[in-house]
Amino acid sequence: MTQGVELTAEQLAGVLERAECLHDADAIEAALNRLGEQITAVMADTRPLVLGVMTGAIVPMGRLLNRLDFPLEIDYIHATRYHKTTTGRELVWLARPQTPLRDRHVLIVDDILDEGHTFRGLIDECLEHGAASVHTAVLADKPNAGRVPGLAADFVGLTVPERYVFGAGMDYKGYLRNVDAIYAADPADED
Ligand SMILES: O=P(O)(O)OC[C@H]1O[C@H](OP(=O)(O)OP(=O)(O)O)[C@H](O)[C@@H]1O
Ligand SMILES: Nc1nc2[nH]cnc2c(=O)[nH]1
Repeated sequence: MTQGVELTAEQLAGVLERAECLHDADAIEAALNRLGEQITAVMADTRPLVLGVMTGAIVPMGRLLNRLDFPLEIDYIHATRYHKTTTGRELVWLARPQTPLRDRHVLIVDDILDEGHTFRGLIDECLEHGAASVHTAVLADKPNAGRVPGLAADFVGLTVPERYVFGAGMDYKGYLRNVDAIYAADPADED
């Protein structure tokens, strides 16, 4: 389960200071605008069920929902495989969606797509429960050789390199999700 990571405010300030800013607040705003337009074009007539993947989806999903001006429902899934660390392990389910999925058009929203095991598990779960269709949206896509074969998000805000990133919903060991930019951690801070 969740690893306890004790970090002081001074240590976190150091992580932020050493990190490299990849996408600033304006770039995130523009990416969310694009995502909103693209999702609207495809899903506006489907009365979708929008599922946020806790915890990282909180920030991008809230901001994205303001840009979706059509009927939709909101629910959440809590699944995690990083457990406040910087290395992915097995997918652990903490909460499944309570809204019936049968015949629903589902939009799964997350902060980042990395190796893709999280999305693979969530998409399969939605389809097993009878969803009519499943689309995926991420603020940040991190293409990498370890990606689950054939897996790609339908809607992508920004691309990030193969480094450990945080901000805009993404955590650094449980912290810094509330930073309004996307940073790559200094390699020395990755462990
Ligand atoms: O594509 P993958 O390699 O599966 O990784 C992507 C997942 O990793 C992060 O979640 P995490 O498990 O860290 O939980 P969190 O949402 O609480 O940060 C992120 O929010 C995605 O859900
Ligand atoms: N915060 C964060 N979570 C992730 N989950 C998968 N990759 C990442 C990453 O680079 N940063």
